[in-house]
Amino acid sequence: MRYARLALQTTRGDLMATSATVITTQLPTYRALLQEWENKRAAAKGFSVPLAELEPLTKNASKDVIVAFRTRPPLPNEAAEKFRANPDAEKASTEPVEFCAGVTVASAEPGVFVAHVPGMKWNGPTLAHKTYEADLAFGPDVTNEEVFQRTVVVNDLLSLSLSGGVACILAYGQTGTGKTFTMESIEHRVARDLFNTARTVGKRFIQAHGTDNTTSPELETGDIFEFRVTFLELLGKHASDLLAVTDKVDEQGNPIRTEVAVREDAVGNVRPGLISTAVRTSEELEALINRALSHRRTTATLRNAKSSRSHALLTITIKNTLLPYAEEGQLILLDLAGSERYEDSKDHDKQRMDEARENNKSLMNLKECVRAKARMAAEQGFVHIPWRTNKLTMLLKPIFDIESRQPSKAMIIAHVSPHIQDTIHSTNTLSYAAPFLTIPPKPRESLPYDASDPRTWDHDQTIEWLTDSFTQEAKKSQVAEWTAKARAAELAGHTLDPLPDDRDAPVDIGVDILKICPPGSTAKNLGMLYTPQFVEACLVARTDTDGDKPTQDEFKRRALDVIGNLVYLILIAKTRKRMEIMNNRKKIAAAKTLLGPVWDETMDKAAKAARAGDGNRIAAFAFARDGLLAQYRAIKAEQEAKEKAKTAEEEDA
Ligand SMILES: Nc1ncnc2c1ncn2[C@@H]1O[C@H](COP(=O)(O)OP(=O)(O)OP(=O)(O)O)[C@@H](O)[C@H]1O
Repeated sequence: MRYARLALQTTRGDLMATSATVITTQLPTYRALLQEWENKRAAAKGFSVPLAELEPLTKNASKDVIVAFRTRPPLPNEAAEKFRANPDAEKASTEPVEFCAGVTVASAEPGVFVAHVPGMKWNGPTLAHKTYEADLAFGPDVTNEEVFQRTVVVNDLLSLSLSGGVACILAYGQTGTGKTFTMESIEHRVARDLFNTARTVGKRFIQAHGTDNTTSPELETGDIFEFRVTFLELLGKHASDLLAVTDKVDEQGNPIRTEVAVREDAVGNVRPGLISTAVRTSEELEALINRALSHRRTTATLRNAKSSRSHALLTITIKNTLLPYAEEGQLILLDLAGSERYEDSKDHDKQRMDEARENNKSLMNLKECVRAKARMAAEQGFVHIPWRTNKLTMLLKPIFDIESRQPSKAMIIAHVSPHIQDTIHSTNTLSYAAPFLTIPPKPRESLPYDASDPRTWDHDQTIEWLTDSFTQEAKKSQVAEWTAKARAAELAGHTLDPLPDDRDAPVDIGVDILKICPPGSTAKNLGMLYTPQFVEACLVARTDTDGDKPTQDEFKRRALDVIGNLVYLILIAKTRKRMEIMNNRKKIAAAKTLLGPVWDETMDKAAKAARAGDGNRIAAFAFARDGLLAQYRAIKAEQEAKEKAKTAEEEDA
């Protein structure tokens, strides 16, 4: 039976051959093939947790990159418009124009999208079915509210940015698939929730800090955060400020905006000179978003009458006024330009084609960076992230820079069209985002103790380091206090007795270290806390509950110094490890080339032996590798000695 034949493997050649014209004229056949596939399909399960029972931070808590797929319902008359856009098809068919699905999805977590790929073989149309997995799958009936709850709320992204972290949501997909629909809704929902969440977090923070809140009404209401907003548009290579007012327009009536430079400054920050507006309420943020969105440059393309050809980056920077030294949190909402194919942009003018080319370059680079970030979190190793290659990824430095000490999470929502005519785009989009899906890291065996690497310290070693650090801080305060008194005394014509130089004298550190680092906790766990969380833990662990000696501010400074030093040590250790890995990789590559098949044979043997026995696999591999590297060094030394002898002989001759 002709309809029963399904093409299991569809090559790119097949796809290209199956033009929109062919698909449209063969719709009844494709619909029948699809029906046949649906009849055989097992019933799909939906979300395991209903919307009303969702709680923050469940499954994806340990993931740095979360992938979601979304498709929208077909729009009224859209199928007919797609058909009409294709005059050949219109002539060739007498069928009424009806929608035919290009993707099938059961909304779930984790979820699966099946793309139906139409093809054409010598004996008729074929339909292949490609499966793509994501952390979250949203079908056409899922509302924007549910998307917000299952992405932003469940992953606690607002709290992350209120705690000094960086949360980033990116909408990716073909033009007209619903990116702006999703992002604008998220932007407005963020505007609605951010200030309430901030007040709740603020009140909790004040409670933990025991701040005297009678002095300031802001503190009473939990208003301890300052919010600033910027809105940048990246069109091709050109960045501009969506909040800057301009009355100049080009020939097509598009506003001409002053270009904003995107580059790293002397200290490594990427801070384009944008207008940064302070906002204090949902209404102010809402108004600002509306203003910027109305400025967003939009021009008609083949696909969507109001298509946006630019990336739009809304950044909300959040400062905790009670912790002026801590990093500022960031919430980045990025509506990416439509991922147009060359075929779709070639009817445009040169400027538009250049923009499309530039957009594609930036999207490819973004893919490399997100993939590397996802791999790094999953493998807990070192992976190079090429974020400096492109303006778009430079703007996302806080989430890609591995030397940044801010925790970060990226949520990518990939959008696909529901129509079979767009399947080629949909498979591009789904295969762009699917590799970001990683399995959360497995707990690893603990590393051997290294005094300079806090990640290797056990509980006792961490307690010892914390006690020592707080003691140093207390002594620093004593010296500072004495210096201030000595200066005052000098002004008054006295001389103060020198501070006794007793380095080992006990000092009251004013904090119960075991409360900061309870049994089971180690320096590695503390290093993963956000700075405000660590300070909060220290304040809870204060032994001087009146908080007058040292003062609250002085105590917070000490806590900040301690966590700063700990994170610095971790950063240095990571950098050292990275250099070691890079050097080792180079050495291993050279050894592999020199030893040829011996390398693989020896490593295979080690793997088999490790599988057969119950020894430590990593140690067995390391042992085999070190043996091979020793062989490599011996051969190299022998080669060098021979070379030297030969040169000496030649010189003698
Ligand atoms: N989930 C949805 N439910 C109903 N309508 C939707 C949905 N998603 C998108 N739409 C509608 O589809 C159309 C295209 O959506 P949108 O403009 O958001 O696409 P886009 O991907 O941002 O396109 P572009 O890249 O061209 O900006 C709009 O009319 C929008 O209202």
